[in-house]
Amino acid sequence: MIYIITGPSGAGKTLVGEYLKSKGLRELVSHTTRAPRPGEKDGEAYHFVDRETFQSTPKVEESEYAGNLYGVSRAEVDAKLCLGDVVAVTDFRGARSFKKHFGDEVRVIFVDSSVKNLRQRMKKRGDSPENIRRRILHRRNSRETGHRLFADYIVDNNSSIRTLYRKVDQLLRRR
Ligand SMILES: Nc1nc2c(ncn2[C@@H]2O[C@H](COP(=O)(O)OP(=O)(O)O)[C@@H](O)[C@H]2O)c(=O)[nH]1
Ligand SMILES: Nc1ncnc2c1ncn2[C@@H]1O[C@H](COP(=O)(O)OP(=O)(O)O)[C@@H](O)[C@H]1O
Repeated sequence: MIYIITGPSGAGKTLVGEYLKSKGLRELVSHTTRAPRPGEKDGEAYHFVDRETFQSTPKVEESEYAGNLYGVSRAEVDAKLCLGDVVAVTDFRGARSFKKHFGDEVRVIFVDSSVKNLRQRMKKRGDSPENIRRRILHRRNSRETGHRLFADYIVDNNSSIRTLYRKVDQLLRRR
C-alpha cells in the first residue's frame, strides 16, 4: 500500500508521516529545490537539490509550490515499494499522479486544520511571516480544501497530537 499524505501547510502532514514511519512504513523521501529549514537534514525530510539536479532526476511525479519544485523520484519508489508499505507527503497534484500510476494500491490521507491553527503552527515551526503568508494564500488560491473530497481519508487536526495519532491508528485499521 502507498499512503499519500496531503493537505495545507502546517496541517500536520509531517507529523502523520513520522507517526506512520514509527509504525514501520518506509518513507518515499521527496526531492526539492527549497532550502532546508533549521534542523532539516539532507536525505531525511527531503533530498535537497538544485534545479539542475532536480530536473535531471527521473521522477514519478513533480509539482511546483510557492516558488520551489517538489517531486518523488523513480529510484525512491523502486527501492522501497518492493519492501512493504510506504508513505509520501505530496500536494494534491502529487496525490492525483500516484492514483493514476498505482490505482488501488494508493490511499490518500487529507490532513486539515483551521486557518488559525495553521498560522500558529507555522509560526511555532519558525516560518517567516512572508512564507506563512504565501502558504495561506496558496491554500486559498488553489482551493486546497476542496480536494478533501478526493481523499480516501480525512483527518482533522484541531486537537492534541495524541488525538491525531489515534485518528491515524483508526484509519490504519480500516484499510
Ligand atoms: N507533488 C509533490 N508535492 C510535494 C512533495 N513533497 C512535498 N510536497 C508538497 O509541497 C508543499 C510544501 O512543502 P514544504 O515546503 O515541506 O512545506 P510545508 O507543507 O509547509 O511543510 C506541501 O504541500 C507538500 O505536500 C512531492 O514529492 N511531490
Ligand atoms: N495537534 C497539534 N498540536 C500541537 N502542535 C501540532 C499539532 N499538529 C501539528 N503541530 C505542530 O505544528 C507544526 C506544523 O506541523 P507539520 O507536521 O510540520 O505540518 P505540515 O507538514 O503539514 O506543514 C509542527 O511544529 C508540529 O509539531
